[in-house]
Amino acid sequence: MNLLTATPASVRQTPTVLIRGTGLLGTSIGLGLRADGHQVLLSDPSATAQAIAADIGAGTILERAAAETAPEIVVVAAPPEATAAEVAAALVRFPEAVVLDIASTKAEILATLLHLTQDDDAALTRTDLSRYVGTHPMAGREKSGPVAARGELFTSMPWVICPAVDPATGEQLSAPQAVEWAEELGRRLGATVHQMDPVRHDESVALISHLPQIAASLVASRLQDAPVSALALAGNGLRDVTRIAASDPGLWVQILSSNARPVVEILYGLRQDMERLISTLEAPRAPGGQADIAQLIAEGNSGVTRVPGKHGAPPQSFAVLTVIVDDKPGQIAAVLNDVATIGVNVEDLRMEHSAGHQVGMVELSVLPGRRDELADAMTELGWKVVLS
Ligand SMILES: NC(=O)c1ccc[n+]([C@@H]2O[C@H](COP(=O)([O-])OP(=O)(O)OC[C@H]3O[C@@H](n4cnc5c(N)ncnc54)[C@H](O)[C@@H]3O)[C@@H](O)[C@H]2O)c1
Ligand SMILES: O=C(O)C(=O)C[C@]1(C(=O)O)C=C[C@@H](O)C=C1
Repeated sequence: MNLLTATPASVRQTPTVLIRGTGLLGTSIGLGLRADGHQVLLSDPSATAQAIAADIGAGTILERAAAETAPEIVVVAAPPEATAAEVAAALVRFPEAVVLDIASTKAEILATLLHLTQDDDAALTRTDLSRYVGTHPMAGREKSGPVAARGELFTSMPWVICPAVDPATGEQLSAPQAVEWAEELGRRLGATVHQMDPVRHDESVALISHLPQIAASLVASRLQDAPVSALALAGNGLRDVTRIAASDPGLWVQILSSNARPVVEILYGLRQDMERLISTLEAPRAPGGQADIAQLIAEGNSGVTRVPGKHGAPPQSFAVLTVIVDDKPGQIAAVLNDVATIGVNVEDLRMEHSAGHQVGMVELSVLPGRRDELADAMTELGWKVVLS
C-alpha cells in the first residue's frame, strides 16, 4: 500500500512499520504498535539490541521477515547524530515508505537532509523528502536500551510533529498525507499530537526539556562528594529535582550539541538570576535582600503554575494526601480499593520510599474540595494519612 494515496481516515489500516534503532524509544514504539495490531519489523546495528527487542515482543527482526514484506512506514529511532543518515538511507531503500524520525532535536536533522539532496549525484532527492516527517515524542525515561522499554510510554504524553519545511523558501516539503500518517501513529500510541515548525520546536524543547536536564545534572553533580550522613536525610525535594540526572551522557552530548544556541540563550538568563541570588545571599539581611529572595521564590511559584496538568489539560492544582503503607505486596491496590469505595477520583498517584524504613508513601492527588473528606474516611478505615 502506498500511504501517500491512502489516508488513515479512509478505512482503518495497519501499515507495516519498520523500526530502525531498537533502544528505549524504538522498542517502546514497537511494543505499542504491536498491541495496536500492526506488523512491526525491527533493525538495529547492535545484534543484541534487536534480539532483545524481538524477544520482549516488539516485532520481528527485519532479516528474518519474509523477503516480500516491505515496510510502509519506517520509524528511525537512532541516536540524534545517526538520524539524518538513517532517514536518508530509509528514503532511498524503501521508495514508497513514509519515513519518520523521533530524535530530540529537529532543525539540524532537516538541514542535513536538505544538504544531502543538493549533491548532484546524491541518491537522495528533494522529492524524497515529501515522504519524510520529523517527529518528537515528549516521553522517555532516564534509562536507555530495549530492556527499559514500555508500550504505554506515550499514553497521554505530547508528540510533536514537525513537517519538513525548506527554511530558505518556506516551502513545505512533507506531503500532507505523510504528515497525517505521522500524526496517526502518535495517536495510535496514545499520545496527544501537536504540530510545530522545526525551529520553534527546538526553541521550545530547549526550555521545557533541555534546561531541566541541565539543572538536574548540575544539582546532582554537587552530591558526588557529599557525606553519606547528609545524603541519608534526602527527602522528596532532592528526588523530584534529580530523577533525570541519571540520563545517558552519550545521548545528552548529542542533544545539547545539536541545540546549543537556543539552550545558551536560556542559560544566559539563568546565569543572571544565579548571580543576583549569590550576591543577595552574601548579605541576606542587607536592605532589599529579603524582598529579593521572596521575589525569586514567587517567580518560581508563578512559573510552576504554568506547567500543564495531565492529558495536556490546562494547569490545575490538586490537593495531595499521603497514605503511609507497609512496604509489602498488595498495599497500593488496597489503598486504591478503599479510595474507590469512598468514591473519590484519583487525579494522580506517586509512590515514594522512606529512606531507612520499611514503609512506602502513596501520594494521592485529588480535587482540593474532596481532600479532607477522603482523609477522614481513610483514617476511619485504619490508614495512616498525612496532609501536606
Ligand atoms: N530517551 C528519551 O527519553 C527520548 C525521548 C524522546 C526521543 N528520544 C530520541 O529517541 C532516539 C533514541 O533514543 P533512545 O533513548 O531510545 O536511545 P537508546 O540508547 O536506548 O537506543 C538507541 C538505539 O539506536 C541504535 N543505533 C546506534 N546507531 C544507530 C544507527 N546508525 N542506526 C540505527 N540505530 C542505531 C543503538 O544500537 C540503540 O539500540 C534519540 O534520537 C533520542 O533523541 C529519546
Ligand atoms: O521523562 C524523562 O525521563 C525524560 O527525560 C523525557 C524527555 C523530557 O524532557 O521530557 C527527555 C528528552 C526527550 O527528548 C523527550 C522527553
